[in-house]
Amino acid sequence: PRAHSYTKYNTWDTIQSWIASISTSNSDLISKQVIGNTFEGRPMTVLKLGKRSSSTKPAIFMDCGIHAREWISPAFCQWFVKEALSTYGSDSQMTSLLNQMDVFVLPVFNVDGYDFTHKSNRMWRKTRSRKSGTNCFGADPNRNFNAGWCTAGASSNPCSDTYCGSTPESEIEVKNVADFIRRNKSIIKAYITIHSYSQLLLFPYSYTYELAADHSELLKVAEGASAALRSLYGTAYTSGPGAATIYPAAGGSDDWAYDLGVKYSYTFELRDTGRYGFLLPESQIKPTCEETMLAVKYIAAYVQKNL
Ligand SMILES: NCCCCC[C@@H](C[SeH])C(=O)O
Ligand SMILES: [Zn+2]
Ligand SMILES: [Zn+2]
Repeated sequence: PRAHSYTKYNTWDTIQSWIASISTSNSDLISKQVIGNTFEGRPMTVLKLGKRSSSTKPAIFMDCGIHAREWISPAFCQWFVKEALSTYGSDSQMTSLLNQMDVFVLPVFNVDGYDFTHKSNRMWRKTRSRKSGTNCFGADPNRNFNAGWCTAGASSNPCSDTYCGSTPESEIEVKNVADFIRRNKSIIKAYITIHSYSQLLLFPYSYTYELAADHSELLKVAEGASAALRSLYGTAYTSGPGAATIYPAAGGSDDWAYDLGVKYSYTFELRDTGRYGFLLPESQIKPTCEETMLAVKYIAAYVQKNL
């Protein structure tokens, strides 16, 4: 596979090789676990970052690449892993975070779709599952979680880009992630899912306009994280509950995690606001990842303080 670069949109083969090498680079700080395979049989590998400990530590779960065409998202997860490993020991906050907590990172959630965008259709969004009765492929994994499933902002038409699937968790990729989070729900204190584009920091709910029980706290943290992000290059984010801030959208991973009991549940929509959209130039990977690190670290620090 082609050489890996943190400032390029790496192909799946290159990312897979990177996962293999980085996960064995520092056995005291990182390990990997395959949580299942995709529809087409590709492995879904979660990287566990954190000072190795015999006792169970509280954790944060972050996924990237749930939507295939949002290439800046997997780029950020790769950047996060590199930053965590390279600044542990020198950055006091990252050192404290990885000593006290674990961070589970799923660099590419929708692996089949991501590979498909490199090889066939750059604008593909969904999974690549096949079902009888239709010639259309895939379901929107961010409409397939069991949270107000298919009640708003989703379609029951298999050819729609927001097809909710035949049942909740019909997509094996969604089931693999939901099973992992359910298995670890007693230790997972925060859920962060990375998308693009629009420059938004969203939190529950999207399946209803009702405010979440923790609305004011979630908003406060989101505003602090957005301010931290803006402090670097002035990139302006809007924070708010999904339904009112972007659009109603049921079946989302953030709403599902929140209702499972993961209080700090956030969806990032990274750069930009439409000039390039999903086709964000590689020249913007570095600044986008640097500013997003500040927001994610802000959230992580808040979670840590409130353990
Ligand atoms: N759970 C829904 C959060 C708000 C919508 C996020 C966007 C990311 Se492309 C979407 O899934 O349409
Ligand atoms: Zn998305
Ligand atoms: Zn988006």
